[in-house]
Amino acid sequence: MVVWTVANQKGGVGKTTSTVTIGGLLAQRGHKVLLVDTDPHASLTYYFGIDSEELDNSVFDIFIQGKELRQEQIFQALCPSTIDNLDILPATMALATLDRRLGSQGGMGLILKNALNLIADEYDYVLIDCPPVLGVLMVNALAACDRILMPVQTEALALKGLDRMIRTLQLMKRSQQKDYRYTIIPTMFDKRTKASLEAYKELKRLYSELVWSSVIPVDTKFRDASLQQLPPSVYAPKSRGVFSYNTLLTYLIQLDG
Ligand SMILES: Nc1ncnc2c1ncn2[C@@H]1O[C@H](COP(=O)(O)OP(=O)(O)OP(=O)(O)O)[C@@H](O)[C@H]1O
Repeated sequence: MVVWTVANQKGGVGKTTSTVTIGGLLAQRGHKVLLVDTDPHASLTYYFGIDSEELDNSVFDIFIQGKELRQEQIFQALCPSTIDNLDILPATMALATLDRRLGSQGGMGLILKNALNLIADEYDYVLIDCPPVLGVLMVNALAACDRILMPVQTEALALKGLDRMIRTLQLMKRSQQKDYRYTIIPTMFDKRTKASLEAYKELKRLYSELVWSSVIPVDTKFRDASLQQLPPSVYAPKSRGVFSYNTLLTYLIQLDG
């Protein structure tokens, strides 16, 4: 099982879109895929038409169970999506209270990693959609993954958010003793604008080979797909945005298997 966490401390950069699109593509390639929503805003959960306020079990219960967690409790929280091979571990707003509840307890950073280990035989790939805030949830999502996928909107302000995220990883590397591997994904690239071109050049200058060598273009089909509650790869398989994510996915599989 390969685990990828999609993270950036800036909001609106394409985290949920990347999670859903890559997840959809993997499922369509025949892999068993789990998408985990760790954002209290539950955007990924709502993306698939799951009403997070109606849920009896969710990621929240997994964190509350902590060390006592059993495999069947995870199965109870899983929701199938409308797509074959694609399941969702949904979020609820209660996740926003976790920092207060768990913040000071030892070992709380490995709850999600341990939970995924319990279901490692069930899935080929797990993608974790992270909140844009550094807290218990992000620490867990980072600890659980083999690679961090960092979508960055190709505009000047977004690069500042990336800088914050990378400094966070450097701090965590020391406290968690984990060498995080990450790939920066330039998103919402608009080749007609100077802002996009400049931002891409700056990304390459600052982070060189850590930046994926291509870009995800601006594509209105992503918004349309979310309105239809379908992964873009299902809603608009021939769109240029999906084409780019497919190329990215092939590259990531080469890196991590
Ligand atoms: N390549 C793209 N082209 C056009 N629109 C896009 C693209 N990627 C994402 N979007 C749109 O931008 C908006 C923000 O994207 P998304 O929700 O994926 O960001 P996010 O980083 O998950 O945000 P948050 O931190 O608030 O959860 C959405 O409306 C989405 O449809």
